[in-house]
Amino acid sequence: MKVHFPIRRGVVLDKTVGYVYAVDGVDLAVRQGETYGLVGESGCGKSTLGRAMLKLTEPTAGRVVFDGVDLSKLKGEPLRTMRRRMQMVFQDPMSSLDPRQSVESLLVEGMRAHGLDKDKASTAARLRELLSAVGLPSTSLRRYPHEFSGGQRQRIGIARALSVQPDLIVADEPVSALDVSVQAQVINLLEDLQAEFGLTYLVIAHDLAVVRHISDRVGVMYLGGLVEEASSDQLYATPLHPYTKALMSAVPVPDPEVEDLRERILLAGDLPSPANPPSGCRFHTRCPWRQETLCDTERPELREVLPGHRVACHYAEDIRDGRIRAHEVKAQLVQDDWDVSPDSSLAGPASVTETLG
Ligand SMILES: Nc1ncnc2c1ncn2[C@@H]1O[C@H](COP(=O)(O)OP(=O)(O)OP(=O)(O)O)[C@@H](O)[C@H]1O
Repeated sequence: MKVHFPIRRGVVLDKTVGYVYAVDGVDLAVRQGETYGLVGESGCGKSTLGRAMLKLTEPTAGRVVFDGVDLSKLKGEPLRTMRRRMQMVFQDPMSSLDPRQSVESLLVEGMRAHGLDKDKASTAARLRELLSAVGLPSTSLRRYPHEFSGGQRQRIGIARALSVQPDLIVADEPVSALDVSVQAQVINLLEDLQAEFGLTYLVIAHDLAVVRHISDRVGVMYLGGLVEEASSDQLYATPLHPYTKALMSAVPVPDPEVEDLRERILLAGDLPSPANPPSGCRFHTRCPWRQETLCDTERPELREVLPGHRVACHYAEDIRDGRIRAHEVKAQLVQDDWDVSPDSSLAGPASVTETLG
């Protein structure tokens, strides 16, 4: 899958002067019934990939195969049916729900579009079912989005996605706009609904803790590419790609004794622009293990390094087995720039290159 957005200039934006390589060669499979977590820094292409999977964004190259059917070959009714089976839950329910529509109207809209509102009695029963499934009172139907709290609004967003009986839900940062106290409730709700309705999830999040909790498998994206993929347990226990290692090492551990002993890998510089990505391995400009020539000339394939564990690094085994050591760079620790937020998000250092051990 590739999604390149043209950068246009000129008085009527008629000249294409370059491209934003938002998704640049990602190959992944989400298995039926699982939760696949997609993580990475802001701007690495997670949302674009999720939208392209649902055909909300047209890919520049590549294809989406859902249940054995190539979506690019579908048109008309078969495409509408496929679309019904794949729904999205958005980050900010306030901006994804039309404030002028009542909850009833928001929920019926999708059902109507797909001919699922057969008669009044069964529609009313279905609405009651949906509200109960997401834990909202039946009195909610006549109310409007602004009358609800953030967590409740996200429940409406989830009910809306469920209203058309999907098989796959792409949840794009489903809890990051919510108070921490409410996040766990919504995550638990998503898990309960998965068990109840046999749903498959692709959950996009920058928060490693959320992804770890909810995912069976995790994919890590960096600058338009997938750099590592493994089962959640495996990835968190044994991250192999230098970028993933750095992300994991930035998550604070509650035990101060363990925290003191931990290796912290700090990355140099900011995320490069996806309009002008580095040559070779996209991560080489920030990688403490980079090696001459190969890393900056050849883009590594995502390859299976351990069973079910794919890594896009030329030197994954050498780094794992300690044959290549991280570059010793003069300590230049700027603590103020080290913005590891308590929610263990991917906020990173601004200008630090050092491996502390
Ligand atoms: N419609 C668009 N036109 C042009 N550029 C876009 C468009 N949508 C996204 N981009 C760019 O593509 C890159 C990837 O964006 P995307 O939103 O997919 O990243 P993300 O990892 O989901 O980040 P975030 O968590 O901040 O949403 C960014 O540089 C973004 O500015």
